[in-house]
Amino acid sequence: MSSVKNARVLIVDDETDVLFALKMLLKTEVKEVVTEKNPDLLPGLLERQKFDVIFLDMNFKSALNTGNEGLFWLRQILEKDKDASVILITAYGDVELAVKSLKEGAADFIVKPWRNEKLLETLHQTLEKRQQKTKGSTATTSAKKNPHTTILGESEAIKEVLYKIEKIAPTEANVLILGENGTGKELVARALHEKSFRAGKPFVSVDMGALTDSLFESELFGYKKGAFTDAREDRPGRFEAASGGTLFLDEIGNISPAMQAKLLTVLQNRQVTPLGSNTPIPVDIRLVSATNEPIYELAARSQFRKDLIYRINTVEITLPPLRQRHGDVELLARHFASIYAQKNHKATPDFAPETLQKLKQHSWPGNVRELQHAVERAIILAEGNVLQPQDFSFSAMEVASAAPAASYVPDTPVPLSEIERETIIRVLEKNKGNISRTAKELGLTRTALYRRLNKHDI
Ligand SMILES: Nc1ncnc2c1ncn2[C@@H]1O[C@H](COP(=O)(O)OP(=O)(O)OP(=O)(O)O)[C@@H](O)[C@H]1O
Repeated sequence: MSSVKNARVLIVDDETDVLFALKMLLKTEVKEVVTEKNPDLLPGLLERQKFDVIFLDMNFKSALNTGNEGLFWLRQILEKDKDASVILITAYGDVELAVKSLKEGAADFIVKPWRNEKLLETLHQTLEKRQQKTKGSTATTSAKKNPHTTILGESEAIKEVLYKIEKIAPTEANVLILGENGTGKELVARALHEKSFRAGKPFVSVDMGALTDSLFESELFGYKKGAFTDAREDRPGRFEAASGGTLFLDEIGNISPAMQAKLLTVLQNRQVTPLGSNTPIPVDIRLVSATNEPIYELAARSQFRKDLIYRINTVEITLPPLRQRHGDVELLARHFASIYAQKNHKATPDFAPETLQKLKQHSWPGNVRELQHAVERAIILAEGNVLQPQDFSFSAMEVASAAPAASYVPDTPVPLSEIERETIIRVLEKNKGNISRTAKELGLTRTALYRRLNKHDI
């Protein structure tokens, strides 16, 4: 493929063996391969050279093995070039993190140890997508971005959700989607867009939980060249990027009072003013928001503005946790089994009756996303073509966060350090691995939290 032959590839990994192996593999495939062992040198490197694809390690040994340093560098790269195509190299078991990275804008990921064939296929697909993008097909309808957008479920709760989507989608109503992590809120947001009159226009998703107060305005409202030191060119904000389409504000319950006030003003005035500009731009978006926070409780405690809730919740859709719809577990498990079997070049497996029993009994604190990853793991590891109960082992983190939060007092005292460990795991899981938010919630500094992560080997 000509786009591959002309491609310039950068590989950033602190393992010399990985750099060497990848360079050997790719140097006959692409035009240029540059390798870099030290991620600190990335910004300078990206200033000097443009790359078509960047392979980025998620687990630099020099820092803590939480994967956050990989996410950190991914964000840095995308901040410099929002269209950069980054393929992440993750260790087996880090699939959760890889999926998070995809949400943050990574193009794809490969799992170590990789098969060369699979790696080349990923490279080809990424370059192909990149080429299509630069050819001008910029409408990011979810069907193009994610082929797995069908909302599955036969439970009454899901039927009710589907009914609401059909009714609400063709209107201009602002929709607030409520539900725990992994219950399908983003999927519902995309479905609302696809079934709306705005379907041919962009669907722009913003993770509000990841925005700091200082980034909020530049990210959402955009900026003019020279508005601040790093503003080297005009950049439209997400409101403008979503013009004519749908703006999805995910994790809206996590924003500070200052951000709430700014967002409310924009929604009231229906215009945004980019930083460094005096000219407001009219806003033409359909707003869909989502949160896993108990937003009404936050409002009752004056931590979330009621007037902002009224702006964003013309209609509400609540997604029930998977543990309240065990009837959907088998359907979803079979669906994911078929997808991941195909992805891994295997025949679609069956489920032993005891396996289905085990899956139905699990409490799924991570909801559908946890089930999806559990099935993916099982498919990769399973020996035969019938998935057995032992192919599904739930990690300590899943089990810890599944434990009831009630004040249960055990007969034999639990060591304090064990309680500390479990609390950290639970809060980390709740905040989806976000160190800053976890530290804040636990009343620790980031450094103190990192020390404890190390101490408890989390
Ligand atoms: N009913 C469903 N049918 C098929 N797939 C589903 C369903 N619900 C969720 N999924 C899948 O589960 C994964 C998690 O869903 P999604 O990202 O929409 O959840 P979320 O509630 O937005 O999570 P978070 O709060 O963590 O952002 C996605 O891969 C999604 O496609």
